Amino acid sequence: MVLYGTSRINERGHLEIGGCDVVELAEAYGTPLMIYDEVLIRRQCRAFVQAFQDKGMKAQVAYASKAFSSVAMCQLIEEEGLSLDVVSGGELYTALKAGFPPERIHFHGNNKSPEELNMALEAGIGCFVVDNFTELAMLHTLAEARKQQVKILLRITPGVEAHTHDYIATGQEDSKFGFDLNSGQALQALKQAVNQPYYHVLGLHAHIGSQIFDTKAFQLVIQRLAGFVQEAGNELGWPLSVLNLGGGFGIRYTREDTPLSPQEYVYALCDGVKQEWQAINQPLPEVWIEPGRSIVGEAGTTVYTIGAHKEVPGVRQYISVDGGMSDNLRVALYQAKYEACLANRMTAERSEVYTVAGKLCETGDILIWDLPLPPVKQGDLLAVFCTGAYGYSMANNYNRIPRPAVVMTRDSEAHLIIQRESYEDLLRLDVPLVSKVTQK
Ligand SMILES: Cc1ncc(COP(=O)(O)O)c(C=O)c1O
Ligand SMILES: N[C@@H](CCCC[NH3+])C(=O)O
Repeated sequence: MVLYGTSRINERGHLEIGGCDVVELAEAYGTPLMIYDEVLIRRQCRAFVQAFQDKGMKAQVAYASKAFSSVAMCQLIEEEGLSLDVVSGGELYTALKAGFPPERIHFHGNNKSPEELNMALEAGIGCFVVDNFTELAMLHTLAEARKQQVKILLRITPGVEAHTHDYIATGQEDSKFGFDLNSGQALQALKQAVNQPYYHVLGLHAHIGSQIFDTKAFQLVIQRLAGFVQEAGNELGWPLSVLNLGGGFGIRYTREDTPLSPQEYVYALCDGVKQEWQAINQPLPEVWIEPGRSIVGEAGTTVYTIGAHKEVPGVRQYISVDGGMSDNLRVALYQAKYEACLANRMTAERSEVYTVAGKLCETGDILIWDLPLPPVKQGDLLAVFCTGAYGYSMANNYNRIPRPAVVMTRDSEAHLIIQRESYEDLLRLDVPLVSKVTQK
């Protein structure tokens, strides 16, 4: 079994994260419970920043808050000195309420509304990543009405296919994101943008997908963008000061996954940019990245209480837990794979094989197929590792299941950072029926 960050097995044979006994956390906060290892999150932030420093490269590391956004998380990112990438008014609002410095916020998204753009203009955010021609025209009109200069990056679709699940690949030509490079859209957008008086075009952005294990696709993107910069430079005499290469760095969900370290990803990006920019004889741009999953993914663990057991004779044994696709949609959506253990009996021999089902009313609500575990009893605690990215952030209330509580642990202390949703919370927005049926 892979133990991440500060996790260990303590003297009682229990899983411990950040010095806190997970069994005690489950008693104190209930289950399902999400536990974040604060030390591991900070370690990842620092590793990315340090790697750019090692290479002497001007850089910005922006945490992609879509992976997990909350007030406390934004505050931690601010303390670590990173920038923040948001993709909606809601993520922006969370960051602003957390006191995150607006000038370090980058705004993404393929369909930002006028209200969202105005909110970001009003806040004075650092940069907009403009995704399409509709936004290019609309943002400028809004900026002009406010007589406000805005910094932008253009999101480019480089035509590079990342080796990952189809639903999380974004760099291919047929994508809803960005200005396509091959068809000439990107050049057309750039020409338009540099001629708009309220735009300051900082540079280009490309994000090819998520959970990527090697650097080949990134190298190809850098090459394509260098070619574009040369072409655009010749035509427009346009200096590029920022090259944002997105996020997408992989993590180890299971033993089969073999991601690189933050350092290895960053070194490869820096070397690639240096080499390609030398070849086109242009001054080096700042390199920006936007990791999400690789900052929070391995730091998150979800703890469930095991309930029902069912055997399909000769086929499999199901055990059901008190959450499921309401707190982790990734298995149903991407056939994602996870590893797990019994947090209250870490050293017991794993002599059985179970399929872990959620409690939602869907056949596809399975969290893990064929998981070796010790013989389980009702009330045992199942800890699923590596749920820190796109778990809580994609949580939902299907079957009116309240979303879990979230704690962060460090130095043997746990801090609640998101309260468990209550049934009252579920009804907060409901409005009773105004009946038109007359009583007989
Ligand atoms: C534009 C953009 N930047 C950054 C990210 C973060 O990706 P990851 O969490 O894989 O690092 C994403 C998500 O894939 C994205 O779409
Ligand atoms: N939510 C996805 C990744 C999408 C990233 C956003 N572009 C996941 O869980 O893997």
